[in-house]
Amino acid sequence: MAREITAAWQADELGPAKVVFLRPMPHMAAVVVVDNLALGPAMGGVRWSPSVSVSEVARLARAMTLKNAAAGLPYGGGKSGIYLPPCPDGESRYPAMRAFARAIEQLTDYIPGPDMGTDEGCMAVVHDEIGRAVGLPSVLGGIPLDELGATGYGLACCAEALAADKIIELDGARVVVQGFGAVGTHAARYLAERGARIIAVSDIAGAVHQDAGLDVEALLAAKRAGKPVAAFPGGTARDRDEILWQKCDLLVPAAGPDVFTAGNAARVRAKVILQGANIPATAEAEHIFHRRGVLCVPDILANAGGVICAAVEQQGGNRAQAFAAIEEKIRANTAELVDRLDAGDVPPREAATAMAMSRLRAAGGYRRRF
Ligand SMILES: NC(=O)c1ccc[n+]([C@@H]2O[C@H](COP(=O)([O-])OP(=O)(O)OC[C@H]3O[C@@H](n4cnc5c(N)ncnc54)[C@H](O)[C@@H]3O)[C@@H](O)[C@H]2O)c1
Repeated sequence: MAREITAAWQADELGPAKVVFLRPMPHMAAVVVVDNLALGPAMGGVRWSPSVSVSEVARLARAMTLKNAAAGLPYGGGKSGIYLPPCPDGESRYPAMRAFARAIEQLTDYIPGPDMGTDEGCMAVVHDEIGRAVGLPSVLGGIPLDELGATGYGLACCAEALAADKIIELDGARVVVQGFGAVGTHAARYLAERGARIIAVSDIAGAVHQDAGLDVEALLAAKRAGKPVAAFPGGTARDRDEILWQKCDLLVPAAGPDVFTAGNAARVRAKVILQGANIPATAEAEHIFHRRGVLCVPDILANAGGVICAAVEQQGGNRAQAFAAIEEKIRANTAELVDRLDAGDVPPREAATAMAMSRLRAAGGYRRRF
């Protein structure tokens, strides 16, 4: 890991403020990146994966700095990674999560939340240990953002704002969703509720396609019964990554990072990409999309629903307030992005980053340390 720090990324004017390596238990390594604290304590998820790297955590922490700023939240950006094999059974993760919580107890400027491989239950045990975590189960006063689909709802609000600006027609829009977890399932559900046709969906094991539109509720029921999407009888099974190159109006990557690269971005035949996942495309891929006229709404705007929900929870708000805040902030930010793109030939990432940076600089002006 140490070798990668010097090789893969460098500090810049924004951060990181801290990179902390932890060994919470024997055979368990973790890293926390507190990227920037100009707006407040760093809020960001805990990613549990055997393949997460320090540079990935650092890039995700930066994405959180920009995302929280773009959403107008009083939080800085951070992220953490736990290097362990996947642990599918919820409660069997809890001893490791408790050890992780104790290891970050003194890192009081980092507020953990759920991310890939962790969930509300994991955050409940972290909160039990150190009194600090967001994305808690409702029984503890939390707003269960994954269960309710806060991020998927935000993606649908983003699509609605694009439809209001006549960039897409949502009614009958052909939608492809990569990844059918907390983000992908709810994105599919909320988009289908708005008249879109979900024509293809994938999970780690495969994909399913149905040109007339998949029955999303039936697909969700099959998922709840433990079935992979490729086994869904209401469509045709496809190779997992084949659906990424499917012609469609909206493509929602909602799985891992760096799916789209310089090597494959030209194969995408979507009109619009909504980044449900964090950093699903490399910078080169995003430039290719821009050159080809594919509008790619960056993660820091499109998938902010989860952290907006977490922020409302942290401030004692309820579910209705969280969903109202998601709708208001994501629709306004999407409209501002479109205005900025109309005003000049800048790539969407640049425009979205400029929106976040203006808020970060304004906040930094009030802080002694920035
Ligand atoms: N949960 C949130 O609220 C939230 C908020 C913002 C961003 N994100 C980002 O969204 C992404 C997904 O998060 P999640 O919470 O839905 O995770 P999750 O673990 O609930 O679901 C991930 C899904 O992706 C599938 N998957 C994994 N690799 C795949 C591949 N190569 N091809 C197709 N499917 C694949 C898995 O089978 C699973 O269905 C991550 O990048 C995460 O950082 C999540």
